[in-house]
Parts: sequence; C-alpha cells; structure tokens
Amino acid sequence: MGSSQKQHHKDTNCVRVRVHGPIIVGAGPSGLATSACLTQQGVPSIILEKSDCLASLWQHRTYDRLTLHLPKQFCELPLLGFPQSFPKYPTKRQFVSYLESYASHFSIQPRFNQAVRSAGYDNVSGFWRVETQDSEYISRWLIVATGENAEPVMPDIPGINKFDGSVVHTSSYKSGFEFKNQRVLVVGCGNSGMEVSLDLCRYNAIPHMVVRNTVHVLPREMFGISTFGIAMALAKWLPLRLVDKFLLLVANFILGNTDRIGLRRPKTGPIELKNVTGKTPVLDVGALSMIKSGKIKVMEGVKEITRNGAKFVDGQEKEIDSIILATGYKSNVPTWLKGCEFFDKDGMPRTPFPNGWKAEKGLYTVGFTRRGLQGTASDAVNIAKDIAQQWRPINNSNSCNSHVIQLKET
Ligand SMILES: Cc1cc2nc3c(=O)[nH]c(=O)nc-3n(C[C@H](O)[C@H](O)[C@H](O)COP(=O)(O)OP(=O)(O)OC[C@H]3O[C@@H](n4cnc5c(N)ncnc54)[C@H](O)[C@@H]3O)c2cc1C
Ligand SMILES: NC(=O)C1=CN([C@@H]2O[C@H](COP(=O)(O)OP(=O)(O)OC[C@H]3O[C@@H](n4cnc5c(N)ncnc54)[C@H](OP(=O)(O)O)[C@@H]3O)[C@@H](O)[C@H]2O)C=CC1
Ligand SMILES: O=C(O)C(=O)Cc1c[nH]c2ccccc12
Repeated sequence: MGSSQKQHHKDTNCVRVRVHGPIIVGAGPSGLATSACLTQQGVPSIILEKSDCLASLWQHRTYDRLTLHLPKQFCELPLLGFPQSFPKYPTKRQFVSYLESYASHFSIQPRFNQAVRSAGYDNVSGFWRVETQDSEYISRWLIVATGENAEPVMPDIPGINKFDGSVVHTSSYKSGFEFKNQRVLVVGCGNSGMEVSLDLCRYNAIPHMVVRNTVHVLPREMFGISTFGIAMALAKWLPLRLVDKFLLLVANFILGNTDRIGLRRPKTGPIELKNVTGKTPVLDVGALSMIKSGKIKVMEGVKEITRNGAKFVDGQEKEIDSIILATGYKSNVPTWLKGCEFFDKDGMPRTPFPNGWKAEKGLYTVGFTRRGLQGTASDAVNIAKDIAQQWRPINNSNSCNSHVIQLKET
C-alpha cells in the first residue's frame, strides 16, 4: 500500500502519518476500485476503513437472501471481472468473495478500525489532514469513498417511541426467521421494503408494507433479458423518454396495471427519475405476486404508531408485533468533512454525473453518482488517471513506490 512516514505526537499520543499517495476513506467497492486503478497507474494509496472488514455494507448491513439486482456485467469493478462460474445475478456471498479476491489481487490492505472523525484542508501547508480516533493522516490528496448508503435514514414517526415491539432498520435485518408468524409493519417500498416483505412471507409472517408515495415497479427481466440491460442498450440510440415509454409498455404487459394494487406510478419514467432524483425503480423479484395474492398488504401512509399497532392516514388501524424501517440511507460526509462547499447538506456532490468525481485542492469523490457500481467504476478510472498525471512529475526523480515505510517512532 501507500508509502508513509509515522511519528508520535508528543502531547496527544496521537500517531501522525505522512502519506505519499492519496488517502482513501472507505473500503467498500468504491474505495477498492480506486485503490486498484491507482496501483495500475503506479500510485500507492492507503485506505482508512471504520469497520473491521472490507465492504462492510455488504458483509454486515444487508440481509441473507440479497443478490445483485443487475446482471454481473453491470456490477464489475475495473480491471478484474467476476469469475465465469458466477451466476448471472451473484449472491451477496459471491459478491463479497469477489471483492476479497479483488483486494488480494491488487495487494490492497485497508487500515481497519480507522473511523475518520474529521478531515479538512490546511491552506498553509497545502495538505489534507484526516483524523481518526488514534491517528492523523496527512496527504496532498483525499478521496471520499464512504458511499451513498453510509447511515440508515431513521424517520421520526409520531408515537414510534411508545411502541412495545421491536423496531429495526433494514440494515440490521438478516432474515424473516426472527419474525415468524408476526404481523410486521414494513415502512417504505423501495427495493429493500419489497424484498424484506417477500422474505417475511417465506417465514409465514404477515407484512404490511407502507406505500406513502408513487413508485415504479419493473420486472427484473423482460423476455429473458435484464430490464436494466435493455434500458442501457436502448439509451444508446433513443432519448430517455422513449426508453421509459418502452419499459413501461412492456412492464404493464408483464405485470398488469400496478395502480390497482396500490402502487401508483410517478409521472416521470423510471430511468429518467433515477437519473434526475436518484430514486431507484423497484426491480421485482417476487414481491409483486405476493401483493397480488394478498400475502403482502399494501397500506397508505402511517399517521401514528401506538403501543401495539399503527394508525394509517386512510383511517385504518392494525395491530402489529414489529416494525421494519425500509426507509433508505444517507451519506455521512457532512459529519466529518469540514469546510468543503463541494458537497451539499445531504453529503452528495453538487456537480452532477459524470463530473462529480473531482472537487478542488486534491479532493475527489467516488461512488456518489446514484448509478450503482457502474458509477463507481467510472469515477475510479477517472480519479486514478487524474492523480497519476500529478503524481508522475513529483515522483519521477524520487521513487516512492515502495510499501509502507515505518519510520522509528519518536
Ligand atoms: C441493499 C443494497 C443492494 C445494492 N445492490 C446493488 C446492485 O445490485 N448493483 C449496484 O450497482 N449497486 C447496488 N447497490 C448500491 C451500492 O451503493 C453499491 O453496491 C456499493 O456498495 C457502493 O459502494 P461504496 O464503496 O460506494 O459504498 P459502501 O459499500 O457503503 O462502502 C463505504 C465504506 O466506507 C466506510 N465508511 C463510512 N464512513 C466512514 C468513515 N467516517 N471513516 C472510515 N470509513 C467509513 C463504510 O464502513 C464502508 O465500508 C446496493 C445498495 C444496497 C444498500
Ligand atoms: N437486490 C438489490 O440489488 C437491492 C438494491 N437495493 C438498493 O439500495 C438502495 C437503497 O434502497 P432502499 O433501502 O429500498 O431505500 P430507498 O431510498 O430506495 O427507499 C426508501 C423508501 O422508504 C420510504 N420512506 C422514507 N421515509 C419514509 C417515511 N417517513 N414514511 C414512509 N415511507 C418512507 C420512501 O418513500 P418515498 O419515496 O415516499 O420517499 C421509499 O419508498 C437503492 O439504490 C436500492 O436499489 C436495495 C435492496 C436490494
Ligand atoms: O443503485 C442501485 O441501487 C441499483 O440497484 C443499481 C442501479 C443503478 N441504476 C439503476 C437503474 C435502474 C435500476 C437499478 C439501478
């Protein structure tokens, strides 16, 4: 990994590490992809990861039955594809094993248990100072790879604190096993809400899924071809409006009119909506037929949670045993990156795709495109090329490509 020099700070006992290459924050797919692309360009880097493993979202914060939604060719990281033996839609275990082989192939060794608490640009020295609980890392380049899904969104629903049963976010949900035979309120109808509701059905639980708004549901495949693949192919030739028209025509043919089962479609088409707002269409893997058969109950917005149930905006009241919040995720960048105008208050780059990867003064972002792993791959390649151009003139005279240099601690 990146070459660095280590010093003990006398007053605080904090270790100060001078890093020669870029500092990457986050060892998810985005951090790994960027590190690999930098390595290929001859630039060393270090990754700081708050958790104890790589891809912690996939390893610790997703449910057991999760598989990729898009066919594998749309989820590969740059430079090293999936093994041929993988199925079209790899499972999360396969995806994690791919990421582990990826890291090992490029000799990427993230520094685990390093939660970045603050980072800021020092105008005087021209370096980024990045603080974790026990160290300060200093570099010319900082790459933000903490992801769009860094923290769960926990909505403040009236009365939720009075509820007697358990309340969990989908990021802590593993399987319906713990909810056997229960009446469960699932708040939210994105891909997580739909898939958790489907999983609950497999354990004889009765999911009541809250749909407060409009939602696009598309079949995962159309006539044996992935819907996402069809959309990407058509988008090369046709305006997005027409692509969406085609997708909706076929979706309505395959799924029927989803309005009739309480899933009203937004006015804007599914791909245009994803591009403009980031809202991902639901790619159906079975929940829709459970809704049609009444096993998943669709409810309107929640008005209030009571000790043992929920009141809905249409006046209905239901007793429930547990609540699962499928309310999505948010970036955590505003909590640690200081004095930076590049990110908005939600921790997303203000500059839209495909140009949001480069900020100013050696700051970069990877994986904030709202375009899944394809967006990550595009950012990672761009960042590595850009930093390599700055790296070569500085380091041609004085080769610094060796691995970590541990200087004697002072
Ligand atoms: C359930 C689910 C399924 C998905 N499925 C798909 C799919 O099939 N296809 C697709 O293209 N996309 C999918 N996505 C989108 C998803 O965002 C990407 O798959 C991918 O995980 C993004 O990678 P990332 O590295 O940007 O973020 P993450 O995977 O979230 O990794 C960020 C890393 O940064 C670390 N971190 C955060 N804050 C700090 C800090 N302050 N200091 C140090 N480390 C920190 C985290 O611990 C984490 O390890 C899915 C998302 C979810 C939630
Ligand atoms: N197999 C796969 O590949 C999977 C992929 N994913 C991906 O992970 C990402 C996150 O998905 P997901 O976790 O579903 O999050 P999303 O942000 O996509 O969906 C959140 C849902 O919660 C609803 N919601 C939020 N707050 C409230 C509230 N206070 N009351 C009622 N409803 C509320 C939203 O409704 P509203 O629209 O009204 O705001 C929306 O329906 C997406 O990109 C998704 O595609 C997730 C699961 C599986
Ligand atoms: O980002 C996600 O959550 C995905 O599941 C991948 C994804 C990226 N772009 C899309 C457009 C339509 C459906 C899924 C995706």
